[in-house]
Order: sequence, then structure tokens, then C-alpha cells
Amino acid sequence: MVMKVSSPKKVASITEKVWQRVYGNYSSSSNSSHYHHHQHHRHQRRCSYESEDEYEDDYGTIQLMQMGAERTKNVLILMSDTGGGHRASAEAIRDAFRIEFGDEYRIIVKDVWKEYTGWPLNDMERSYKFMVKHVQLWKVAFHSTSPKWIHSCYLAAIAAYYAKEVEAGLMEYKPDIIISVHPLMQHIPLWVLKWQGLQKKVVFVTVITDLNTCHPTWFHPGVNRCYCPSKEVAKRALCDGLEESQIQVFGLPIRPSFARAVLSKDDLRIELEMDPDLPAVLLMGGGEGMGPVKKTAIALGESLYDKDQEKPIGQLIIICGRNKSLVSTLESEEWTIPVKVRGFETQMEKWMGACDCIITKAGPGTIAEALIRGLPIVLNDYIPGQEKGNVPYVVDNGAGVFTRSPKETARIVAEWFSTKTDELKRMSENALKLAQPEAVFDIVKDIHELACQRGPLANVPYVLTSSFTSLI
Ligand SMILES: CCCCC/C=C\C/C=C\CCCCCCCC(=O)OC[C@H](CO[C@@H]1O[C@H](CO)[C@H](O)[C@H](O)[C@H]1O)OC(=O)CCCCCCC/C=C\C/C=C\CCCCC
Ligand SMILES: O=c1ccn([C@@H]2O[C@H](COP(=O)(O)OP(=O)(O)O)[C@@H](O)[C@H]2O)c(=O)[nH]1
Repeated sequence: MVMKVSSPKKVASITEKVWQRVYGNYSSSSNSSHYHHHQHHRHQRRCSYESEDEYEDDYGTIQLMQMGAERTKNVLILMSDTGGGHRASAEAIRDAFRIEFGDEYRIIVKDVWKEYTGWPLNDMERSYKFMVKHVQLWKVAFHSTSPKWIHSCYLAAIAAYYAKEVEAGLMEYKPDIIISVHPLMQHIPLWVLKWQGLQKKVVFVTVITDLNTCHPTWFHPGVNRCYCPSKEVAKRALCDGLEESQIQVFGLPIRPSFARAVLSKDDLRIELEMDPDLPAVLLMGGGEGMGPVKKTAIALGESLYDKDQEKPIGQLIIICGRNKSLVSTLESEEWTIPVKVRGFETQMEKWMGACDCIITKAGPGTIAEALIRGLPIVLNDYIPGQEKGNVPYVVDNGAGVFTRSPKETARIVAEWFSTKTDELKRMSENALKLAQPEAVFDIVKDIHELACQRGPLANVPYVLTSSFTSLI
């Protein structure tokens, strides 16, 4: 739709009307004091100015092209629950879009493979859990599929079989922007876009959720942007053939509740019914409650109890995630120190805010969150391959230590709570230096910029296509 308005005097009011229609009650002179609201307008303005520059000629004549631009844009975030980190990052991006841009974007978080395809794609969670339990199997699978020709062959074969189903999934949501937060969700959706002739219409970005030694399937040269959480990952992306212009390093996207909430430790301890005075250690093992959680908890039960004075020197919070059997085992234990055993928690920022240090496997999401809260970290395990590099990331930056021994872990924490409080403090400061709480906001702002550069988005013409195999 093209409208032409030729009276220069009316330009301002018509601009305002259009802005109001597009963005609700926006007024160019509005002076909102609320930060997010202000940020929101700032971005809307930036995007609108670009459109206006494009359509306002020298005589103040505005061509209001494509009123479809006001349409809410669809953002499809592709993820899978293989571990808890991909969902956490997807939800972080969703929440940051809402805070920054309100209703301008409709965000859909989906495991399109699970919903639309068949075995083995629709069962990755279970297969992955099985493989990481048999850790050598995962190690072989991870490393043997690292060469490009190998994973390309696997993925091409899967694409030939399931591309129609993935296409149906994409068609249902008609995304203007696709964000992949999973290493195996670049190739097939990008092939589908190519097949549909939509590569230039749909913005496709990858947000990597591994801090260092990530699998090469994360890197696809066909993306508009690849957001790397660290310089180490950016180097790998360059080596794997991505252009510098495709790469951005902002950090790992963490839920805005971590970055923006102002939390007082004392208040949190009251809210969470914890001991107000005793130092607290948080023990966890990712979304699935993996690693030596039980043995470590028992060792802490001993090391945090002062036998001479017959009183505890610390308290223990254990978050077991989705591992229900771990919850029941730990609940049946008898403890001499204050212990809380929890299942899957949705407000991790509160538990982390109430504690003084954390023990975890080297999951990137948990590490990045702990850094934001300034928690010194004891890494007690890692999944071979993608999590291996997270250990030097934490240890070399002075934000924590690594040991696989539950007894050693318990000894370190007991020292941090008694004779080595200065070490705890120093590590906490180092953790805060490494933290990147704004990463998720930088990422969504950059995606918004990319979308604006594409110009006003028309309805993306998704149609069911007939042939696919010719493209792969
Ligand atoms: C030549 C001999 C080959 C032998 C291998 C045998 C068969 C192949 C079978 C499986 C392939 C394994 C895929 C390896 C690539 C995975 C890339 C990667 O990094 O994946 C990580 C994710 C998990 O995410 C991580 O979770 C962590 C915490 O747990 C942490 O949060 C981290 O940040 C996350 O990145 O892993 C997966 O999603 C793997 C799913 C594996 C599912 C196996 C399904 C069954 C087999 C085939 C169908 C699927 C894909 C095959 C594609 C192979 C191409 C690489
Ligand atoms: O009860 C829980 C346990 C974990 N998590 C979150 O799950 C993610 C775990 O991601 P990570 O990369 O550390 O490990 P993964 O689970 O992928 O192995 C982190 O964001 C945790 O805060 C959560 O929200 N509730």
C-alpha cells in the first residue's frame, strides 16, 4: 500500500498519526522516566527514523509505503531441551525482546524438530541424556562428528528425510526472524529457507550457548549473524569460515531477571526461608541435576559441621533440576547442617542471590549466571567436548577452581567459609569482572537493527514447496 501526502504543513501530524498507529501512544516529545520504556522508544525511534529517511523527500512529502510495516514481526527461536541451557537462553532472548520492544515482536520458542519430525530428531533429549550418561559414547559422537564433511553428510541425510516436516513447522509460525540457540538447528532450517527462496527476506541468526570448545555445527556461513559468547568462540567461528562481519561478541544471553533485578541477600534469605547468618553454598548439576551431586552433598554435610563447637559453619542449598530421583534420595538423608533440597527452580536468580558460592558441573548457563551474581565457582565435572573449555575459562580468570573429588570440593568450601574468606572475596570480584549481564540486551538490539536494515517487513510469503532434494 502506498500513500502520498503532499502538504508540507501536515507532515508532522501525519507522521505522528502513523507512529501512533504503529507504536501506540508514542509522542515525539514524550519524556518517559522509566528506563526500559525509554529504551523501548529509543529503539522504535531509531528504526522509524530509518524508514522516514527512506520515504521523506526534499519537499517534505512523505510516502507511507507498506503500512504492513506496523505488523507485529514474528520471531521464531529454535531450541531443544538437550540440557537446560538452550531453553534458558531462548527464554532470556524472548524476555529481553519483550522488555526492549514490547508488542513490536511476537516471540515463539519452539523445538520444531520435536513437534514436526519423527525419530531420531523428535527424541534428541532422551538420546542426548543416554549419551552423556555413557560419557565415552558422547565423547566419540562429539569428536567424530566434528569434521565438516562428516556432520554435513549426516545433516544432509536427515534434511532429505525431514525437510518437508521442518518446512511445515516454519510455515506455521511464518517467522520474519529465526534465531537458533542450538548447534543442530542451523543447517536444515537454512536449507528450507533457500528452498523457499526466502534467504533474503528472513533474518537468520545463531546465538551460541557454549563458552569455548563448542561443536563446529554451530558455525554456518549462511547466517546473517553469529553471536559468540566469548573471544575464544569468535576465533573458532573465523577459522570455520565465517566472515568478521557476521560475528558479534556480546556474551552469553542470560535471563533479564539476573541482570535487572535488584536483590538484597538478607531479603532473599527471609523469602527463601534460609538461615539469615550462616554462609551458604549452592550445589547443582545443570537442568538435569547431573554430576556428583549426592557424594558432594554428603561430604559438605561433614566439612561444614564444626565438631568441636558442635555447630554448623555453613548451610547447603541443593537444586536437583529435573532429576526427581536425586530429590527423593537427598530428602531421605539426615543432615547435621541446614540443608534445602529443591527440584527444578524457576527463579534461579533468587537462589544464587542468596548464596555465597556455587558448586556445579561446567554448564555454560550456570557459569554465566553465577558470574553475574559474583559467586565463586567450584567446577566438579564437565561433559566432554562442549563443556571442556569452560573449565579454563573459569579457572584461568580467577573466578573459581576445578576438582572432581567431592571431598576436595567440601574442603575448599569449608575453607572459604572459615580461614580463606579473603580468597572467596577475591574470586567473587573476579567473577563480577567476567560477567556480561547486558549481553542479552545487546543481542536483541542488534537483531532489531538487522531487521530494520531489511526495511519494512512485508508478509513473508511462505508457501509449501514441492521439491527439496535438488538443493542439498
Ligand atoms: C563416524 C562415526 C560417527 C559416530 C557417531 C554416531 C552417530 C551420530 C549420533 C549423534 C551425533 C551427535 C551429535 C554431535 C553434535 C552435537 C553438537 C553439540 O555440541 O551438541 C550439544 C548438544 C547439547 O547441548 C549442550 O548441552 C550442554 C549441557 O548438557 C551445555 O548446555 C551446552 O552448552 C550445550 O551445547 O547436544 C545435542 O543436542 C546432541 C543431540 C544428539 C542427539 C543424538 C540423536 C540421535 C542421532 C541422530 C540424529 C540427530 C542428529 C545427528 C546430527 C549429526 C551431525 C552432527
Ligand atoms: O532447577 C533448575 C536448574 C537449572 N536451571 C537452569 O538451567 C540452565 C542450565 O544450563 P547449563 O548450560 O548450565 O547446563 P545444562 O543443563 O545445559 O547441562 C541454567 O540456566 C540454570 O539456571 C533452572 O532454571 N532451574
